[in-house]
Amino acid sequence: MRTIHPIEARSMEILRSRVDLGALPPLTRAVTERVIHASADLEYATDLVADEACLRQGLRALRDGAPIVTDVAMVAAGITARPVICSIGDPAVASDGLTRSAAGIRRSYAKTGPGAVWVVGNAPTALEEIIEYGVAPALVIGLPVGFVGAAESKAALRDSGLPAVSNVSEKGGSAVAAAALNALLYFEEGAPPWSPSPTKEDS
Ligand SMILES: C/C1=C2N=C(/C=C3N=C(/C(C)=C4\N[C@@](C)([C@@H]5N=C1[C@](C)(CCC(=O)O)[C@H]5CC(=O)O)[C@@](C)(CC(=O)O)[C@@H]4CCC(=O)O)[C@@](C)(CC(=O)O)[C@@H]\3CCC(=O)O)C(C)(C)[C@@H]/2CCC(=O)O
Repeated sequence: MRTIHPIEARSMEILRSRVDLGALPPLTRAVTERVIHASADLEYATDLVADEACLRQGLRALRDGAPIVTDVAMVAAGITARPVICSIGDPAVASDGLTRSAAGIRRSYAKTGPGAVWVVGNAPTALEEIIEYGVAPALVIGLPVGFVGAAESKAALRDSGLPAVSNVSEKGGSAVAAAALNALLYFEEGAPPWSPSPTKEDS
């Protein structure tokens, strides 16, 4: 069981006093709350596009040991509970006219094959590559940020029919994408997300 710092538990109390997501299904709620927690941005309550069945498929894959792949090292740095593959820094990543982020996707797929959970928090071109390269993902968390191509790449992800979490606006980012993945890694069946850890006084 994960130890929850009192500051994190307090953050959750504040979040829930500002926005009530109790009507959402459990995994959708856990992901949405954790994204809001990481960004202090309540607009994600309506901006995020998640599907409970897709999240359930992603959770099952993670629990079965599916590899986790990220577009950039910043997203990887935010995922501490499991090893992560990120190929952007591999010397063998040749650009071939692609961005390094997109080339890294091809390199990562060569390492993982199908069935991985892909997490994109920075590069729209990486998300486009995931859609077009045919990586057969268990889940794509597609939350790149920016004014050039971010919203469009997320719309393309939704149109692709791949199992996905995305958001509609230009917002996103490495911290937010890592948070969405962490929500799945931390999820406990039947436990309200962010229940404070028992203290010594409780035991
Ligand atoms: C267009 C790019 C954008 N990058 C943004 C924001 C941030 N990027 C940071 C860093 C350190 C990196 N960005 C690269 C991924 C680099 N960024 C790009 C590219 C030029 C193209 C990506 C795309 O359009 O799909 C991309 C270069 C590439 O060849 O892929 C990075 C690889 C650059 C590099 O160092 O070579 C590098 C990531 C390294 C790593 O993690 O391994 C920032 C930290 C820069 C900063 O603000 O100081 C920041 C991180 C934001 C975050 O939350 O992740 C944008 C604004 C997202 C922008 C994409 C869209 C746009 O509107 O321009």
